[in-house]
Formats: sequence, C-alpha cells, structure tokens
Amino acid sequence: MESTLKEYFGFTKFRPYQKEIVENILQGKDCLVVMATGSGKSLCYQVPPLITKKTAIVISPLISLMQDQVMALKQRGIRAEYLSSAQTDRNVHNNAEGGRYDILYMTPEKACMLAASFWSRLLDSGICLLAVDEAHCISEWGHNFRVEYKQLDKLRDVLLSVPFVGLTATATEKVRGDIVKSLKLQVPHVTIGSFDRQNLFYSVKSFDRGTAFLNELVTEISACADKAGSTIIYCTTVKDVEQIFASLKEARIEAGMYHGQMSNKTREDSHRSFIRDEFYVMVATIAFGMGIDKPNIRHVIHYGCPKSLESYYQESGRCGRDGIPSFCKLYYTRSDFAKADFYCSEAHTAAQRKAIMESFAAAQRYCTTTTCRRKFLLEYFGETCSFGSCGTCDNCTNSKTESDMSREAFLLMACIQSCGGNWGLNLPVDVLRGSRSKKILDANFDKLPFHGLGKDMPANWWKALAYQLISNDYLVETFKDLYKTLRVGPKGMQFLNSCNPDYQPPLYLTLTPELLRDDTSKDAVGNGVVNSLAQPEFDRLSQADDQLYKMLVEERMKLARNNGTAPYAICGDQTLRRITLTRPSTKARLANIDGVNQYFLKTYGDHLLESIQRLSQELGLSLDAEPVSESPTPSKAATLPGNKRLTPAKFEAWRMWQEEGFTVQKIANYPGRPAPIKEETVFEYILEASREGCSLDWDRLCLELGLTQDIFDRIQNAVSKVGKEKLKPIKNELPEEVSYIQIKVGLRMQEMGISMGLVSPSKRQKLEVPQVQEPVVAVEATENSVLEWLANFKDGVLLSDILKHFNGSTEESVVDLLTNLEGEFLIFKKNNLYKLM
Ligand SMILES: Nc1ncnc2c1ncn2[C@@H]1O[C@H](COP(=O)(O)OP(=O)(O)OP(=O)(O)O)[C@@H](O)[C@H]1O
Repeated sequence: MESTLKEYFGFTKFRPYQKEIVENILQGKDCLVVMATGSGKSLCYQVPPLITKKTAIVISPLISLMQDQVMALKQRGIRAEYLSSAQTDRNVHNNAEGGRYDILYMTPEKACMLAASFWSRLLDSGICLLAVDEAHCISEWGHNFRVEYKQLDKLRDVLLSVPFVGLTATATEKVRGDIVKSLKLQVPHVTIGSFDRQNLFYSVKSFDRGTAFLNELVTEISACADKAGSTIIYCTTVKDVEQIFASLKEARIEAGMYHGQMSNKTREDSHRSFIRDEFYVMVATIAFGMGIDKPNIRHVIHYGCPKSLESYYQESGRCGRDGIPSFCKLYYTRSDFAKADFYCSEAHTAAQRKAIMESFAAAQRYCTTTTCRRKFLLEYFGETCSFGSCGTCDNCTNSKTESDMSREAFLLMACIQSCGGNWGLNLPVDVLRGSRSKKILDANFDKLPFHGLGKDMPANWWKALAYQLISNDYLVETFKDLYKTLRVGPKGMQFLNSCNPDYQPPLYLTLTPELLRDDTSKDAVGNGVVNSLAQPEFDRLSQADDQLYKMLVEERMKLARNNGTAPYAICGDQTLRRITLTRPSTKARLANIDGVNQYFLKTYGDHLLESIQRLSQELGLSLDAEPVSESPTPSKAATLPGNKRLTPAKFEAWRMWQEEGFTVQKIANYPGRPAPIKEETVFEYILEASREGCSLDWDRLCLELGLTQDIFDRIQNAVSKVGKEKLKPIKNELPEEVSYIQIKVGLRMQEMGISMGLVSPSKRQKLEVPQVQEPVVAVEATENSVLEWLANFKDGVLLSDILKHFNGSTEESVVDLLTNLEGEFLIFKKNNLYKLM
C-alpha cells in the first residue's frame, strides 16, 4: 500500500484513517467515511483500484469536480475518466465497460441511467468499489439535498458483492443514519474523524456596506493576490459579486467571477481559468462551493454572513487543502441577519424551514461569538473539545476588552421580559429607543418604564449587546414557524431577580467592535483586514530561495500550459517548496521528495532537473541541500504569527524540528544562536510544544532519543510501582543509563495514549533488533541482488547495513547503484531507510 501511495501520489505516509479505510475496502467491507474537508478522503477510494487492478466507480455531484479530479489523476499516471452528459469522447463508454479505467467518475443521474448490460460487463472485468462522494446530498436533513442521490440504492441490487463507500465532510448523526439506510450499507466500517482543520486560521469582522469598505477590501486582496496562492471571495448575492469584481478590475487585480446568472459556458471558463492559475482571485456566490478542489487556496473571504454554519464549513474548507497554513475570514453586517425569510423560501416543509432557521441562527452566533471560533465550530458539529482556546482564531489571539454592562443588560433584558418575551429583537430595541410606531402604540409599550431609556445608543449597538447576551446564555432564541423570538433564559432571570432600577450586580461582557463604539473599533476593523491576511510564516524562505521558488512556479506554469493541465495537478506548492529547499541534482534525489510521484519524475524529471541546475546557478545556490522531512498531516496553524502560548525560542525549536526536519543536535548547535544550547533543552522545548497542542512525529522523537520498547516498558513498570508525580523515584527504579528526558517523553506518550506499538514498525525494528547479519562470504552488489535482498525488509534498511551486507563491493559502487535504482523508481529512500517500491 505504501509503495502504491508513493508511486502514484508521491506521498510516503498515509494520513490518519486512510490506511484502515483502504484495508476495509480491500476486505470487501462497506464503509462510511465522515472526515474533515481536505483531510484526504478521496485517496481512500483512489488507492484500492491501483492495488486490485479493478475499476473504482465514483459518484460525484458536480461535473466540474469530476473533470478536475480526472485531470489531476491523469497527471499521476492513473487511468481516470468520467461519464456524464458533458462527456464528448464517445470511446469513454466502451472503454469504461471494458474495465479499462482505474477510476471512473459519474453523476448519480448517469449511474442510474446506465443499462444493466453495462454493469454486468464491467462486473466481469472487475469493480473494486462504488464510492458516493459528498454523500450527505442523499439526506433530506443534509444541507445540500439532491433528489438524484436518493435513487442510488438501485445500484445495490446490481452490484451485489461490491463494497459501497459513502464519504462526506459534514454529517450529523441523523444524516449519517440516512446515508447508511439510503445506500443500504451492510454493517459498515464507520470512520468519524475530527472536523478540525488545524491549518486554518479563523477570523470574523463586522463591516459597514459602502465604498470605504470596498476600497479596504480591495487593498487587502491586492496584498495577497500577487503572492503564490489563490483567494476566493464568497458573496451572498449576485449583485455583491458583480460589485466586488468591478472594484477589483478597477484596481487592476486580475480576477474571475462565478454565479448562477452567468451562462454555463462562461462559468465553466471562469472555473477552468481559476484552477489553472490564470488569475488568482475568484469572486463567487456559493454556487462555486463543493466543486473546488484546488489545493493552494490561501484565503477564503466571506462577504456577508453565510446561510448556515454547515455551508460556511464547506466553503471555508476550500482553503488550505494542501495543509499549508491559510486564512478563513468572514465579514458580516447586521442587516445580513434579516435574511432568514429569503433562505427559508427554499424550504418545502415546516421541518426544513426550522432546520434552515436554526443553522442560519448558528451562523449568526458564530459571527458574534467572543470565545474561541474553532471550538464553536467543532462543538456545533458534535465534537467535544478539551481546549478552551485554540490560539489560531482572532478571538484567541486578539486582546479583549471586557466591561461591566450590567446597567445596559438590565434595561434590555427587562424590556424583553416586559414585552412578553415573544417578539423578535427589533421590537424591544425600538421600545428602548423610544419609537412610537403603530405596533408599539397598539400594544401600549410606549407606557413601559423602559420606553426611550436607551435612545442614546443606536439600534445596532443594542442588537450587538443582545448577541453577546445570547452567546453568554442570558437570552435564548427560539424558532416558531418563520419567526425567531427572543426571551430571557434562566440565567438572565436570575440576573434580573437580583436587580432593581437603582442597583444591578456586575455583568462583564467582552466588547465587540460594535459595542466599543469609539475610534478604536474602526481601527480594529480597518487594520485587522491587512494584518490578518499577511502571508503565513510557512512561506518565509530566504530571499534567494524565494526567487528560486517563484521561478519554479513559472516553470510549472509553462509545463501545465504545454500539457493542457492545471499547475497544481503537475505538483503541489508544498512539493515545489521542498524542491526549492533541497534543489536536487539527480532523479534519485528528486524521487525522494515527498509529493513526487513516478509519472511526474518520468514526464517532467529531466526538464525540471535542468531548470533547477540553471536557476540555482543563476542565484548562487548550491545543489543537493539537506532534505526537508515533513509530516504528512497538515501543519497546525500554530505556525501562524499569533501563537502566544509558547515563547519564541520554544516555538522556533519545535518548528525547526517538526516542520524543517532538523535533528535535535543541529537545533542545539544552530549557527544563528548566540551560543549552543544543550540537546536536552531542545528536547524539553519540543515536549512543551506538544503540551501546547503542537503535533509531533513521535516515532522520530523516540528514534533520536534512543527510547526503545524495552525502556518504554520499564518506565511504565516503574510508574505503576511509584506513581508518576515525581521523576526521581521513577529514575531510581530504572537502569542508570535511562535519562530524565527519556522518562519525560515516556510519560508524555503514556499521557497521550501513544504506545510504542503505534510507533511505526520500521523505526521500532531499528530500535529493537539489529536487522542485518553480516554475511560470512563476500557478497557483490548488482541491481538484481540488491533488489532481491531488499525485498526481505519491508520496513527498509539503512545504508550502513546495506554496505555491511554487500561487503564484496565498494561503498562508492553501492551508493551509485542505489542512486540508479532510486532514479528508476524501483527503490526509494525515506528517513535514511532504503525500501523497495
Ligand atoms: N497521505 C497524504 N499525504 C499527503 N497529502 C495528502 C495525503 N492524502 C491526501 N493528501 C492531499 O490532501 C489534499 C486534500 O485531499 P482530498 O481532496 O482527498 O480531501 P477530501 O477529504 O476529499 O476533501 P473534501 O471533503 O473537501 O472534498 C489533496 O491535495 C491531497 O493530495
């Protein structure tokens, strides 16, 4: 499985859950996969056909999405095609029937229309799975119900022994149940991953509609548009799309547009140009939602409150799919909150209307919350969060101003209560502001003691206060038919009961910019725009590296144009960045870079090596720099500026170790330091970063620290005897050579439930047993003898062990031979271990 992953996708490690899902599919089991956007669900159905050599059928809702996926798969040497009304190549149908594709995409309509003879022929050739992508579309409870999905159960009776796999990024328990039932999944293997997109930074700002804000937005976008990476601006109306697009054009920012009132052809062209980096900014309505699989989108900006939190998660999820830190920013105005009626017009039943109202209200609460936004999102999707603050959203990183709002809160809540608690927010606010509208006079609310007491503050200020009181559970929203009403909840009643008109106990609330109402609020909005969209720290390359990177981006663009494909399909930004930092001089070295697959190497390898050599020479950069090892899981947005929980020294040590792949020894003696520090201190820093929630490659840490299974077990035994409160008694229980830092790492692993059993076998093997016996007779290294011998070690072998075994050949000739084999993609090297492909 790993060699298939490297050969076709260029990756050396599966992301969490991928491998077990593939294994279950290979065993013929049905699966339900609920994992975050951008977490790598597609790979789960893309790997089995490459192993079984049978076709995978993938049902996908959008033609544009299928076309993009097919384009990207072809660049990986995978035989992929799609069947739909948009397919112009007549041969595809016949080839598909004959099983000549690894992966065959089709729309649900097409799948249900295909004749029984098509399926029976294809079954004869072999079908390894049927995957239903965006499977939440099957459920009326999902936020994107599509009636065509409902008929997919028909296929179950045709494809009797084929495993069915439902995949989605958003599914409540009810929707999950619906997917299982509708697809008739048989005792499925269910995977529910975290919804957390760790590399995304979330922020929200309120804004006032008008030219001033549009100018600000355009300045902000121009700051990020010329850097590598794209931006999507989602608007709630076509009018907004056109207005922003016009403003960008005026500022000479190349942008595209996408909305439902454009013709199909213009929309497709716009989509294609964006995917192919012909412009970097797309202004769109949510019609440009699910179908976007471009990995290097760095900013997703919402201009207006989205219609539901589910759709916000989907749309913002288009950002940073390659794992590089990226930004999701939402701008809202209070008038957006009055659009419930508009959204409810899509509903057919009362239950649907209620569901729409509720998820729109959740999106509004997301806008106005003053606590951790990540936690808010995750808890909305039913996840329990152990953290109170993520450190990577505006609310966790901005300093907050709190103020005693007892008097104002008393007025508002008492007014709501006096009005009977069954109105929306507008009426009590109008009463407070002294309105004499007919509605108020008819209800005699002008006689209330609160009438006019709040006239010094604008209506929006009172509404902002109400949202803070909702966020803090003093006020409760309820939904009746089309109406949202507001009443004082138990916590609010407790507060009111302890108040009288002259005295109110303190009630501290975090002040949002709308509540601040002085010049600082304006600054907070204005400055925040550009600052928060500054380029992620991830992109900080030295000046020469940066130049090389940009030149390679250009080279990739040329290759893409010549081959009629998108640049990202040739290779991702992250891979290009690794190439920039390592500047390989041979195919073997290029092959070893994470993200480089066999097709890329064969098709573009020579050209790229020649470019790297030429450009590096021009820039005075040496070739074959130390390789950068990176974790296959997306890097946490903790790498963004704003992580205040670690000191810069600790954070930097962690970053160099985890993200740059430096050894602890190298970090301790890094030339940039005024004086070297102890290696043990570096280990301590890395451990502390882990306690602050930064991810660690634990097996690499054990390897560097010499923490073997045996030592780990001994530490556990010692802890069970003397407890883990103090280190000294544990140390006393252990052999002299076990160090304190080994104990600390052992304890941390235990705390996190990581056992040595979970550490990758290849490294365990290296830690525990000497792998290779030195032969008694001289053995010569030839291509065949090396390949045959390597086949015995599925977890890989170190160069020193290879040299020990092939003691009949010189070191130089063995290294040459290995290099050739790497270039041929017959073996590959990862973390100094040589493995057979
Ligand atoms: N094992 C891996 N190592 C490195 N990158 C990976 C790995 N698996 C997937 N990726 C990359 O992660 C990105 C997102 O993957 P993918 O498109 O499968 O996400 P998804 O879960 O289907 O998201 P969505 O629900 O938004 O469609 C892709 O660029 C893919 O190449």
